[in-house]
Amino acid sequence: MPYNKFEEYNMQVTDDVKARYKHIINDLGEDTQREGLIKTPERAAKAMQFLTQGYEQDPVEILKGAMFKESYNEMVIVKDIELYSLCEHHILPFFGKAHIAYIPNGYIVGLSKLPRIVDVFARRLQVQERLTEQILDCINDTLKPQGVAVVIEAAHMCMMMRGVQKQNSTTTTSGFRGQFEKIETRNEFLKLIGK
Ligand SMILES: Nc1nc2c(ncn2[C@@H]2O[C@H](COP(=O)(O)OP(=O)(O)OP(=O)(O)O)[C@@H](O)[C@H]2O)c(=O)[nH]1
Ligand SMILES: [Zn+2]
Repeated sequence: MPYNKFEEYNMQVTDDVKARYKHIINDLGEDTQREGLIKTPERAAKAMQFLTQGYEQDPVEILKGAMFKESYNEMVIVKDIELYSLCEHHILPFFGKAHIAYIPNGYIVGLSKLPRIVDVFARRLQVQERLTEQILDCINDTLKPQGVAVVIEAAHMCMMMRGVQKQNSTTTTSGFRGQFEKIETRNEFLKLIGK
């Protein structure tokens, strides 16, 4: 599904989700016929399709599309990759940053592909732990580097706007494979991302 300036949505899905949103808005006590809300079910249906487009994208294909043979075998880090996801328990946003590092093993990957795979996995109903592991495993299994590390720091709206209502807590998750399982390599990475 190409989402760009000329966004294209699946019309059948849009119609189905739109009809359901109309019911939800009604059930919540609003008037779906008032001016400001007339187009809201359709807008919300499109917004939700945008936010869950990751189900239709193939992260392995994205990575494989830009793998280049290179002898460079030091750590490569892309840090502060902003991410927006949806918590699968409340369908409320969680958002923050991902930091990714890998040590090549004959192949490097186009740098932009790392944020792209973050988006593929973030644009689904998620928990932060699984998001971290899916990014980690995808890079590890596809690029087969000497090591890979992923750290995600995020704030969860379901803990801020409702529930425990804690405005300043952030959640950090991490995963390490290969060389990053060694404490010195892991520490070098954490130092370089300022942790
Ligand atoms: N581990 C984990 N938990 C999450 C994530 N996003 C939301 N949650 C938690 O999912 C849990 C769901 O717990 P429940 O007790 O079933 O739901 P709830 O009654 O709405 O819980 P409260 O949020 O405490 O009001 C909550 O503790 C949320 O904080 C996530 O990414 N990872
Ligand atoms: Zn939640």
